[in-house]
Amino acid sequence: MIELRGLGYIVAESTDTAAWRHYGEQVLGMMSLDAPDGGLALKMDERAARIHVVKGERDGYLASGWELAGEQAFQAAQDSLRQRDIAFQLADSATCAARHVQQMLWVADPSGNRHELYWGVKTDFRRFASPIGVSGFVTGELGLGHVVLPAPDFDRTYGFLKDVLGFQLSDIFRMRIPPEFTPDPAEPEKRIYFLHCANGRHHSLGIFEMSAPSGCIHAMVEVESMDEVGRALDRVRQHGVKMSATLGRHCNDRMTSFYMKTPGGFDMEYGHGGLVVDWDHHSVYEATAVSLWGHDFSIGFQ
Ligand SMILES: Cc1ccc(O)c(O)c1CC[C@@H]1C(=O)CC[C@]2(C)C(=O)CC[C@@H]12
Ligand SMILES: [Fe+2]
Repeated sequence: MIELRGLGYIVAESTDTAAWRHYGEQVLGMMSLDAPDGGLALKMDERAARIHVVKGERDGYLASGWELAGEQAFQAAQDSLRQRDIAFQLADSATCAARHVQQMLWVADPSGNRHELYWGVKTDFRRFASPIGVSGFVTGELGLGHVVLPAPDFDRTYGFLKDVLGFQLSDIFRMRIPPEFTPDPAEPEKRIYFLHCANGRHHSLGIFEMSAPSGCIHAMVEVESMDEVGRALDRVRQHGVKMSATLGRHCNDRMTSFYMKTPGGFDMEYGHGGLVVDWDHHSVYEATAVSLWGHDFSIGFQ
C-alpha cells in the first residue's frame, strides 16, 4: 500500500516564464528563483521550490508532486505498482535534480493526470522572505495546499487514486452546471470528490468530473492571516488579474478564499483558515452547498 504524506510541489508548463515570475512575486507574494533550461521555481517556505515552472510548448499544468516518507516507501510504491501491472516511469537524474529530490517516478491516472511520487527533497532551508511582504504560507506537514484535477473518466480515476495511490475520501459534492454555462441543457450532474493523504489538510486533491484544457481546475495556497487574503485581493485589482470567484468560505474545509486566473490558464485559490482534520474522528459526508457565504463563480464567466 502506498502512503502519500502530502502535496509537495506542483509543476506548470509555460511559454512565458516571465509572466509566471511577475505573477508569482507580485500577486502571490512568493520568491522566484531561476531553474535549469529557462525554467523558474517559486518558493513559499523553507523549501527551495514549491511551484516549478518549466519551459514548454504550451501554457498549462504538468504534474502534481506527492511526497513519500523515504527510500523504503519509494521502493514499496514501485513494488506495489509493478504488482498491479501499472506502467510508471522512473525520472532521470536531470529531472530529479530539477525537482530537488533524490528519486521520483511518475504515473498517469485514468484521466491522464500526471502524478509524481518522490522521496528525499533537497532544500537549503533559506528562510522565506516575500518580495512584497507576505508574512508566510501554511505548509509544513500539511503540504503546499491542494489541487483539483479534471477527471472525465471519473469512476476509474477515483478507483486508481483510492486503491493504487492510497488517497482517502474526505467528502463528496455534486453539482449541475448552471444552464447559462453549458451548451447541453440535459447536462448530467458532475461529481467532485475531495481526497486526503496522510496529513490533516481536509483535501490535498480534488477530482472534478469534467475535462480541462489546461490540465488543472485549480491549485490552492493558504496564507497565515485573513489580512494576507485581503492584501492579495488588493494586488489582484492593482495588477488587473482576472478573478474566477469572489471571496467566500467553503463548507467542507472552512477555508476563506477567492479564486483567480494564473498564467497557466488554470485557477489559483488563495485562502486562509482551513480546517486541520483529525481523521480518527471524521466521517465522510456529502455537502450540498459549496460555501457558507460568498464564492460567486459566475464572475469567472463574465
Ligand atoms: C466546493 C469546494 C470545496 C472546497 C474547495 O477547496 C473548493 O475549491 C471547492 C470548489 C470546487 C469547484 C471548482 O474548483 C471549480 C468551479 C466549481 C465547480 C463551481 O462552479 C462550484 C464549485 C467549484
Ligand atoms: Fe479548492
